[in-house]
Amino acid sequence: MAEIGQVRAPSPPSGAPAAKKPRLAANKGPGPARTTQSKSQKRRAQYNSLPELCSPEDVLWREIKGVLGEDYVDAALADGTDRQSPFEYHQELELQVVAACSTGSALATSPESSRPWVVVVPFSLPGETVRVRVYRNARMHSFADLLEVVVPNPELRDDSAVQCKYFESCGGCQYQMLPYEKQLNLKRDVVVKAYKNYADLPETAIPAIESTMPSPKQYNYRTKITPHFEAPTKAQRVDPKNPSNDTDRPGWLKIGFNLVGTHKVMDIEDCPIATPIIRETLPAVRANVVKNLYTYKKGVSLILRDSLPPASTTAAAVDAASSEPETHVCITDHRGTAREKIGPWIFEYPNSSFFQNNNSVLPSLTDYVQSRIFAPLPSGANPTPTHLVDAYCGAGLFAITLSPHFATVAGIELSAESIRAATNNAALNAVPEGKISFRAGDAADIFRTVGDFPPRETVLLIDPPRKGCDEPFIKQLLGFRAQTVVYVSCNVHTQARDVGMIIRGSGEDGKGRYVLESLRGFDLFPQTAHVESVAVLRLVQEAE
Ligand SMILES: C[S@@+](CC[C@H](N)C(=O)[O-])C[C@H]1O[C@@H](n2cnc3c(N)ncnc32)[C@H](O)[C@@H]1O
Repeated sequence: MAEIGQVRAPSPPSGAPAAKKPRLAANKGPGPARTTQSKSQKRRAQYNSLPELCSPEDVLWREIKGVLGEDYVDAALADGTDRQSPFEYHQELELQVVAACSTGSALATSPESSRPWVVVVPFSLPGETVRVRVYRNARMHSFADLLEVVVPNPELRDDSAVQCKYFESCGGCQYQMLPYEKQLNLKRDVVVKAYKNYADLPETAIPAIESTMPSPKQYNYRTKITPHFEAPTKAQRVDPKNPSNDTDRPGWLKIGFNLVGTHKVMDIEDCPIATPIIRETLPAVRANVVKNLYTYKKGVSLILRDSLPPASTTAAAVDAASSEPETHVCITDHRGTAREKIGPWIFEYPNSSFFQNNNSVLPSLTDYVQSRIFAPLPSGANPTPTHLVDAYCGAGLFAITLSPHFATVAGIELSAESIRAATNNAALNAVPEGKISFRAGDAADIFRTVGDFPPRETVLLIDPPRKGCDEPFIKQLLGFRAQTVVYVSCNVHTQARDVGMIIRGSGEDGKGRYVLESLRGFDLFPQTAHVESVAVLRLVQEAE
């Protein structure tokens, strides 16, 4: 068995001359540098190494291997032809789209190519013929801009569904041309592929993956956007055409999101996936940037957050949140406080700290987690859970919404200001005193403080950032042995990796092993390729 945190090296190339294998470094992730390298040596090492495990490049790479075939790719890696693109920079091609990729782009191949090679194309769908222009060549694949959908796939594409004038330029959305049901199906496939590529578990250990939970709102749902802009350069500051009192937006100023496939900002005046109050407020925020443009010394990331109106007291907050119809405001001050209602619950949190960005789907998410925790088990042998540990708890979303179902709840979170918000939210929602406790710290520290929780009656809920859990956390999780582990994740690839480690790491000491009981994607970001994933693991005692 691989040790926790150990990454398996790629399988050896079949039929490859052994002498050429060391050309590639295994994708073990960032480790301590063994020797001092010059910049160019580092660049070369980076060029030759495989992408870091679970990085977006690695997700793409594994799906490219899926299209080309593992043996073919391994042979090319071994004989050094993996960088020999059959295509020139700026070459125009007509291609067949063969697969959707978890990154949101599509994978295409050319029937006329001199050798099998993948071209990564945005905004196109499996079964389509597309005309593209190559802009970069990489290992066994090229990147291209979409010029035209020559033959659309009528079973998937509906261009009349597109609601944003920036679609196909802005890097924010990938799937507006795809009817919603089909978006949900694609996201289910992302979960399937993630567990196939990263869990390192036998097929029998992966349960049937449920259909993706839809978002009630498919546009106007995003409760936070962060458009950004670059500060004027020296030359722009002295440009007589842009005097500092200019109230018109200079042509060079772009306030918005990144152009697809680049780090360049494109100007965005409206964002139809954002909530109505954010869309209404955006023009004023943009005008304010123009007015104060020459005071900015650095680029700025703005924030627009949908919120219930501020309230001066707890009672006023509860009253305001229960008033119908709700009025909303947009909080643009990074140091402000945002408030929102999720079902009957009210949450307040600092504007610049983490909170989920699609309020409409959160009741389905928390209800689902509750229903899975308390689902009757086939054996009926397990006691009903009484204790909840919410690791990576943020402002207390899961700890508080699930608190009525537990006797004792403990939450931990790195951000001290989120913990202050979580403590305040427990009071705001009248969680009985003494039932819930929050502490600021690294998630792994929680196991030191819940030593008196009975593991067989404890649920451990984890919702880490995109990079997933670290080795010390997983080691302690395995030592603690909560009866149920609910793993909520915004990155299904690191989730699959961690779930694989948990399952393989359990069962070695005869104290029971974890089984993956259920797996379901949630659509927190309609129109985009993003999928949130909820995995439920249950500890099965060997005697059962
Ligand atoms: C995806 S958010 C989830 C928050 C919360 N569960 C929610 O749904 O609102 C991940 C949270 O983990 C916190 N975090 C990041 N690294 C951490 C660590 N090593 N230990 C504890 N919390 C951490 C972040 O500050 C962030 O609030």
